[in-house]
Amino acid sequence: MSDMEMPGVLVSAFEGPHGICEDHVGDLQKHFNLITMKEFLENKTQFNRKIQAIYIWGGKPDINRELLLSLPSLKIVASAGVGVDHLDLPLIASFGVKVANTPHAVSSPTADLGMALLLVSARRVLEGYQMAISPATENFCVNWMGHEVTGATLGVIGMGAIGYKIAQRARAFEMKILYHNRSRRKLEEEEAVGATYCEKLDDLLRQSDFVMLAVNLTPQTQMMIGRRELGLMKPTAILINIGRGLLVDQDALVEALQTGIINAAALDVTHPEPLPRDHPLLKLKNVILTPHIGSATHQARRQMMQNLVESILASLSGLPVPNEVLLK
Ligand SMILES: O=CC(=O)O
Repeated sequence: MSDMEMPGVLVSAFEGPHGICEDHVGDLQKHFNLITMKEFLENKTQFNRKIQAIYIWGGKPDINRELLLSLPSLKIVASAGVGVDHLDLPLIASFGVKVANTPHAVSSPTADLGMALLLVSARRVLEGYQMAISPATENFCVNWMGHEVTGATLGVIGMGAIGYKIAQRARAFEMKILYHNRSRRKLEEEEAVGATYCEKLDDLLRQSDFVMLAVNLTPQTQMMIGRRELGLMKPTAILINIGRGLLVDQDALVEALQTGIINAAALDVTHPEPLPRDHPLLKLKNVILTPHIGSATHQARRQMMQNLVESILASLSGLPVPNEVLLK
């Protein structure tokens, strides 16, 4: 971090030596003078004029007015992943600062994970694993069953890039696909995956054997699945969430899972993350949890890093910024 000619990039990330993938550090340092949040907070005056970009790699950094006021050279906030619900976009834009994310890198691995959660929960793979390794072989049960995926109805909520890739994958499982989205996809796109548009969310909820949440978190989608919506789902249905924990009223979900309103849930995202260790979702047998790993593949993480570098370099050169997030 010695070359002060290079643009300063404030790294906001999870804990760790750099808080970012260690094998990305060398690549990033070819372009930038990396400044960790800890270094910045310990010596703001040394760094504040040098910082031209913020590189967000996980967590929910508070990019607030005070921070923005303290960084007069800031040009861009480059955030790994697709969701930008952790950023106050109008506030950042009011400082003339751009925002970029990495939607393309995450869509395939997140869709893969969605299908993995669907299959694992439908076929009760984790319970099967526990049975297989149980010391008590008398617990092996021939009449122990899951639900068939082939031919079942999948309701995809959110038909952006991730939702569409889920539909592509589900088609290979001969699933009947319904989707609900702010806007309807083109007819040829629907036909290519065999998806039927449900203008009313309630219709999708009533008909689906699996409901997959692949929608962005916005004020409009927050808590979109509450007690009423869970009540519309089939008692045999499985809810899969690969979007954001706050899409779902978690207390209502716990109740629905405990009382048989729905059959099971498979959640890559919760609120908060991680859940407190005594949270009821951790104790339910009909729940599968993963720790927000939709984009956690070597390939996606490398592509995310490269995309962020491209966006930062473009913004510093005054060029159009790839993957710029525009205010709606
Ligand atoms: O959660 C992951 C993402 O927003 O890409």
